[in-house]
Amino acid sequence: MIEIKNIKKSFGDKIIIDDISAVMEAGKCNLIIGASGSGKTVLTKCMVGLFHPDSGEILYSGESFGAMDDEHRKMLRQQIGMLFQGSALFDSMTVEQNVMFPLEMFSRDNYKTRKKRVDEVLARVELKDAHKKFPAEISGGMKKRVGIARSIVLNPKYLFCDEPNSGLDPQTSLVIDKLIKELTNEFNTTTIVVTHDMNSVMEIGDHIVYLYQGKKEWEGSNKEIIFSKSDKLNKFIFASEFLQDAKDMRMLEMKGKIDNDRNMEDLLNSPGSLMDNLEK
Ligand SMILES: Nc1ncnc2c1ncn2[C@@H]1O[C@H](COP(=O)(O)OP(=O)(O)OP(=O)(O)O)[C@@H](O)[C@H]1O
Repeated sequence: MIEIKNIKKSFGDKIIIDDISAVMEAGKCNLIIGASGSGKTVLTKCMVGLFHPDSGEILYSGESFGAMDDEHRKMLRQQIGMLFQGSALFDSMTVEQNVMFPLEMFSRDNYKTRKKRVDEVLARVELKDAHKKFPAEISGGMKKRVGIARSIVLNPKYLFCDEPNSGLDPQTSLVIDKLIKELTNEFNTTTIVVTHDMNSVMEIGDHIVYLYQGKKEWEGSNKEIIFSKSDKLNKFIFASEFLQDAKDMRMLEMKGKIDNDRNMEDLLNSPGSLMDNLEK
């Protein structure tokens, strides 16, 4: 679990992150969403130590990132996997060499063990036959899978994914989302996904933090998001008439699910908002 506590960050006199607190839960896909310029990347960079917040704390499993000594911080960094926008593969290396790279940097295992681990993760992302190919020879979706394989090869406790669906068609995006979700559940990873993609929000958003102009405007799950009373959030997620129609359909579908799902009892019993919204 990662706790973000009262993080503030300014550049010059411009406040970019304005007192944000939130929790990124273990074994869950935690999504950070918001319009362009709302501060998603800056907040994420504060979380992984690429920016120093002006105030506030980031706690990894209860330990303050800012207060760690260098050795401890180095160890933590090895538990963080990163899937970069555009996959960021090394063009001159084969798929296998790309995935091997973090092991060569950080692992003391011999070549045979490293190779076995590379084979394992490539099989896990369903790329058994791509070892010797170069990035230029594979599709965008495959590159993403290689990026995912590389980000999980060290078995990270925390996985950061920056716009994992950028540049992918909707069907491939779904496959990638499903893979991220499965890996998160399988290894109890604390996964953080920065995204604009509303499909991802609905498909994998176990926990969603919505930023608006550097502040946290809303936090909740994909089951709750369509019932949000935040006008700012509603404008963001239902930006078109088409999506508004989809929202209405989704609400009906949710109602069916809620009626059939005992786990949703709490939601049904919570102060009127759910039914109020369903009847609108
Ligand atoms: N190094 C920096 N120096 C000065 N300003 C910065 C720096 N990095 C980001 N900013 C500013 O912080 C604000 C938030 O940027 P950020 O990249 O976090 O937005 P974002 O929500 O990730 O947007 P996008 O969805 O377009 O990636 C922007 O106004 C940006 O110009």
